[in-house]
Amino acid sequence: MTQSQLVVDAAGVDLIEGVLAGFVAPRDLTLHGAPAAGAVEVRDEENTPIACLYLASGGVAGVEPRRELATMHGPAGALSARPCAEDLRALIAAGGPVIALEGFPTSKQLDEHSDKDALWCVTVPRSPHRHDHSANVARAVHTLLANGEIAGRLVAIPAFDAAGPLTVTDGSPALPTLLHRLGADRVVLVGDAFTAAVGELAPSAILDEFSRTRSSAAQSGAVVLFTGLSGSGKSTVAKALGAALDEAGRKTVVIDGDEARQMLSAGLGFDRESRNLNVERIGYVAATAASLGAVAIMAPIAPFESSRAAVRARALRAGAFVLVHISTPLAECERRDRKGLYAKARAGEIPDFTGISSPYEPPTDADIVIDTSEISVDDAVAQVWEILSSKVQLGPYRPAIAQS
Ligand SMILES: Nc1ncnc2c1ncn2[C@@H]1O[C@H](COP(=O)(O)OS(=O)(=O)O)[C@@H](OP(=O)(O)O)[C@H]1O
Ligand SMILES: Nc1ncnc2c1ncn2[C@@H]1O[C@H](COP(=O)(O)OP(=O)(O)O)[C@@H](O)[C@H]1O
Repeated sequence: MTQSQLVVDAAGVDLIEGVLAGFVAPRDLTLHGAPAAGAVEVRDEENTPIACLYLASGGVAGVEPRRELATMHGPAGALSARPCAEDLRALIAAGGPVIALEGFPTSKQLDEHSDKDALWCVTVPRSPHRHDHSANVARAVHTLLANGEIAGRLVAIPAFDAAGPLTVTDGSPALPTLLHRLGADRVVLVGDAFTAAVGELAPSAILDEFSRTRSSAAQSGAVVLFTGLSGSGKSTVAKALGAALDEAGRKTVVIDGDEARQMLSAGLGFDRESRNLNVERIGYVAATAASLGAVAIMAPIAPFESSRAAVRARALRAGAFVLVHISTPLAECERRDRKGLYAKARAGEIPDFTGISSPYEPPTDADIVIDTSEISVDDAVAQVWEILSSKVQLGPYRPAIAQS
């Protein structure tokens, strides 16, 4: 039997934990780029073997642990799926009400469900920076329990939201699904109508956490991925957007395709595999910056759907994501030919040149499509700003001084 290896990030480790704990079925896993059958050894980022996955008929048939997995580090404190599942099974079997907190509860809901045997359950994501308020919900309910304002127990359950090579096929399972899998037949959903019920909020712990959520949303980061042919205008618009964001007081970084190739991706070529690696590397840096609250703008050609999807998945774990397709037609890019590369590519001096001798897969999932042969740089920036401001908090667009 062949045995290949796969390295997963911390969220991937959590997912393996989730399978071993019974929250996630092995068949619900998708292992990207894996062989159809055989065994795959899964390692963590420190290269320690953590589990072995057995594959059959293109799916995961079984998971065997290799060692005690690392403790999870959710914002609500150390949290590990297997001990959590053990506790939860026993608590559920004891028969108290099981309450799935899907958002901030109202006073009425708190009163209604307060019970000494109540289990207040909430999923806690690995990254505290993503757009998810559940860590704040957990903190608020924890405070109310600690102050004796409500009765019961708080159970924090990890959110299985890995986005790397190992994922849950249909996306992160919902909290009620996780609770059903551990034996809860009847789950009360609470907090899903939060916005409509703002007026009913009374406990100060809830209000404190709500305002904290609002201010952390203001600082949440984003990745903006510009994709398009060489000479389409990606760098020009990306840099102008960066300048406008700087002036609006936003922490911003612009990672241009050409620049990344000088250092981050030095030595890589332009075959499909190298381009994908290049784009994913830039995406990794951008997502890291976004996780710290910055708006990270990247502007590689990114001609292939697969690496754009990988960047999107990683970015969404850190904050918001915007895909901008700079669709300027090839004829116009070639007319501009700022660097004389199209002429060389036409003359056969540059192999694998995008649009000439290497394909560009136009995105079907772009948030916005901009043809710079039809609109000005300022208008292009204003359009991207509008989309971005629907995802992270920004003021109104004002062209940067350098641009006006
Ligand atoms: N074969 C080939 N195809 C396309 N582009 C080429 C090639 N060789 C060199 N260049 C120059 O490299 C820049 C594109 O690099 P990227 O890192 O953005 O490309 S990719 O995303 O990895 O496909 C691109 O820069 P931009 O013009 O800024 O897009 C070109 O200047
Ligand atoms: N509306 C526009 N938006 C962006 N670039 C434009 C526009 N009109 C003309 N250009 C020119 O097109 C060229 C685009 O180059 P660049 O931004 O480096 O493209 P890319 O990064 O996609 O290779 C620049 O010389 C820029 O001045």
